[in-house]
Amino acid sequence: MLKLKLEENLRKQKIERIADENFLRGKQMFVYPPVVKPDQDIEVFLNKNLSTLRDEEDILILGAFNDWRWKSFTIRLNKTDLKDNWWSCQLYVPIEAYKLDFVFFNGQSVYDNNDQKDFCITVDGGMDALAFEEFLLEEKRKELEKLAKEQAERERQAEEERRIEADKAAKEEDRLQARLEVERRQETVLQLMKNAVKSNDSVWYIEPGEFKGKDLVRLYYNGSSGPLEHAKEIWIHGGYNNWKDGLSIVERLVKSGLKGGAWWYADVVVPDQALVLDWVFADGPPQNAAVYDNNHKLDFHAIVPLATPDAQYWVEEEQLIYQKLREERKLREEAIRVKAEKTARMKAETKEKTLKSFLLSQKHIVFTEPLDIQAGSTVTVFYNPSNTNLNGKPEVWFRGSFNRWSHRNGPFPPQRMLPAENGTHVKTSVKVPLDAYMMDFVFSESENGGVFDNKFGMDYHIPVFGSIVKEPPLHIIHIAVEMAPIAKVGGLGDVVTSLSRAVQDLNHNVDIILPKYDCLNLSNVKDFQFHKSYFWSGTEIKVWHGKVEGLSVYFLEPQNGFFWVGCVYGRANDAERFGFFCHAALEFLLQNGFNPDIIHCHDWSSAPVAWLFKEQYTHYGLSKARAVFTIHNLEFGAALITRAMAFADKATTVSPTYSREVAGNPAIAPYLYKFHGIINGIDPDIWDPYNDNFIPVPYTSENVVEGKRASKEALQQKLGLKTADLPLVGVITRLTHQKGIHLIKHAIWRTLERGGQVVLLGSAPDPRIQNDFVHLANQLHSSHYCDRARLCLSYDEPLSHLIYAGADFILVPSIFEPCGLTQLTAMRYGSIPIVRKTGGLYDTVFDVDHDRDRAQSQGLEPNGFSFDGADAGGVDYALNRAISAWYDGREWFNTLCKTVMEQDWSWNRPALDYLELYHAARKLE
Ligand SMILES: Nc1ncnc2c1ncn2[C@@H]1O[C@H](COP(=O)(O)OP(=O)(O)O[C@H]2O[C@H](CO)[C@@H](O)[C@H](O)[C@H]2O)[C@@H](O)[C@H]1O
Repeated sequence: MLKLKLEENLRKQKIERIADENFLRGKQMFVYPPVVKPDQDIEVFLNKNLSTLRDEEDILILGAFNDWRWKSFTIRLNKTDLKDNWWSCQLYVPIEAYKLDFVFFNGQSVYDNNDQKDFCITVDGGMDALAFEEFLLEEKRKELEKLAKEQAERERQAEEERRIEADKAAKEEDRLQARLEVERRQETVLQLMKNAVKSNDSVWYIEPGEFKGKDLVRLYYNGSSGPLEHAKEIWIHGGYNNWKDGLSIVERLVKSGLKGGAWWYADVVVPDQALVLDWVFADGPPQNAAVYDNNHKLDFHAIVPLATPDAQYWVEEEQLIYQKLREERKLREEAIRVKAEKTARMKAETKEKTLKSFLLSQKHIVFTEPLDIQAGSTVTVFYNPSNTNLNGKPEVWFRGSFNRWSHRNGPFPPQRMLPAENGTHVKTSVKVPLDAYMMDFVFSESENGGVFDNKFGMDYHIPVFGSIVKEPPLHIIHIAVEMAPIAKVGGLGDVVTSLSRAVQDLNHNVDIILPKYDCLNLSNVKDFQFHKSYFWSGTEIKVWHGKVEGLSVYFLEPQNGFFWVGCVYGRANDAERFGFFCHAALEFLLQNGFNPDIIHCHDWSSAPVAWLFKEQYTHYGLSKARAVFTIHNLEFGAALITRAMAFADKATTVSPTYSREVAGNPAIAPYLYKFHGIINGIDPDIWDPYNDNFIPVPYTSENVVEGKRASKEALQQKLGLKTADLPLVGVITRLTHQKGIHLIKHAIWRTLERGGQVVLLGSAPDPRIQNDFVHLANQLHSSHYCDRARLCLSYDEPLSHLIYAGADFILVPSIFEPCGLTQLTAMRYGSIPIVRKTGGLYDTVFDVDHDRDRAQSQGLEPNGFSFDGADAGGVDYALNRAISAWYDGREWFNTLCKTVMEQDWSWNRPALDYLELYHAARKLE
């Protein structure tokens, strides 16, 4: 007690001394204790006489910590008993504080803010500003985590409510169905009872004549009255109440010796609840009888004379039916749920595996440890200059930042990289902040720069997981004339849809602008509705909006009838029609205040977008946007493509090899600096043998053999081919020169010679080629090959699914192929591609005999058969090896099917490349 008092006095004396000193020096404020530490109570003193608040009645302190960012406070000061009019208040300094900032005021609008500088006191021995920054981020992360949990809980509850509602509706539906079913049964039994008799004297009778449920009766049958006249044995197969429980009475009859030996009998217990007995006679027990007497297909029915029709019976019956329906529904829903979960899991696993292998695939140049970068962690970056333009430089400097160079801390200071233990790479470590979603970096030869390795202008970017900040979405608008499945002519339509879906899946915003053809398949458009009308070039253009495969699509319908011609392509004025569409689309964007980051156009048909945009629209609104142009096929519209190449900010084609093949083309050569080959992917949901309504048995790589066998049989049956286990070669293609028509024809004959089956699905825009194939089809279908060859010369999406699944091989002998999607789809369905080594076919198919190393360098196993040359010998070389492999090593072949199914040819990887390209385009002036 005494000690406390002493301490209190000591404190008082110290404060008095400090107050005096301050007053003498004219300083109006001090704190006690003078050295402020975190997690401590302090007292703040203000001398009213020295303050601008000298005439005010009330004095309050208004402050916060750490540059006004942490725990603000307002506290009233009280007059102390110190001399010279000192006022004070107590204040707690939190543990996170490195600085205290405050002003005084009168509770209203008169302030003492230290001559506008605010008061500021440093807190000693705690966090520094940087550590506090980290702390704040960590707090935000916790907050987000909490919010995410709450959100998940809300969603769970909503889902639960939805489930309860759905369950209620399902129960009602089942109840109704049970009632209808029981009414139907009641009706039939009543009808049977009405018609049933006690006996049919010359054929059968029952003793005793009066009986009821549970009684033992003897049923007599005149064996010579019907088809069992010569039977050695006679059996009764019976049930009750119109076979309600199926077969429930089975007895062997014995000869009675009565009436000349024609009569047989069996003792039967009448089932409880039976109103009517139903039966037939046969010459053996069930499953072992050949001859039946089923009363001319009506069966025999006998009334149960003493049965008391019980109202309760039908009530119970209805309940039983209801329970059965519920049970069936539960099983069905459970199966759907399990399947959906498995689908989602497989998809996520594939995605993760692909990202990992992508990160590892750059290992000879750059990689990180750990491979998955987590926000808030420290990573080591390894770099091998001997594989880049920094080869031989004495030093390598690492320069980088986060969030596509937009991080609040700016780029970090260049770091000199040090030799790594592995002897090839140099390394450095980087602290990744909690608010980073992407790590960006380049390498240079010296601290000040000099020669850079910036990945050919794209910079290196590695995604960071667990960031508390989300990547801001890009807005991408595709202007295109094809879109699967509503207006698909070829692969371009597939790519517009599937690339958009993949980019949207990465949390970006995508819209598509498409002509509103009169031949659109509108059944695949959800929420289709009129959006608005606008005028351009003297024409009214109606705009419709709807969702296709989850994508937002605007349909333009110019009232000049340009797209009321029953087809996508094939009119003499196609270029004029699509040119009009491109211009109208840009006008639509402008008039409606769209401000996209990227406008993406495709092939000659929407090529005009590139120059119309650059010449006419970048200056009026739309200035943020960059134009990206993708070539799916250089064969058509060379002039338009050349012009678009000149104007586009970035251009791509659909595989690296094709990009090299066309590099010398005059349309491309001048623009190689902005031209990139990015391989196409396929949509893993649209093409998914585990969830495909067009094939009989769902399958994954685990049951590929069983799944494909079922599909092959279904395909053979559907097309009237011999149902047999033969090697089946499928071809799915537009029949044009590009696709190697002479090679396809040759391969058909060769496959048949080798005992295989061939299914071709294709249609030719050129009537001469179509006729040629009709002729070939007639020839084949009327030859001895008719049960092994089928040419379907039409466009048929459902059939294409069954062929991808049912074929062993998919043949793609294209003369040139920018990418090719059919070989990718084939692999998704476990079919082995046989391809000509060109364009994207070369990039995606690795020959089992020749390309092991090339495959391995991409982290893949070989996956098919390929050939050079464009003659019969070439195709034979690949086809013969493929068919022989099938005949000679089914085990090996089945493993190959499994391998190709497990390869990821979706957009998981290429969509990232497109995003890099979009970002690179945005960086351009
Ligand atoms: N008769 C028929 N019935 C049903 N479906 C049929 C069919 N004929 C073809 N298909 C389907 O149409 C698509 C064709 O795609 P491709 O990539 O093979 O060729 P296409 O030459 O049209 O595309 C161009 O653009 C794409 C996309 O960039 C490039 O991959 C390609 O190399 C380039 O020539 C596939 O989805 C296929 O299943």
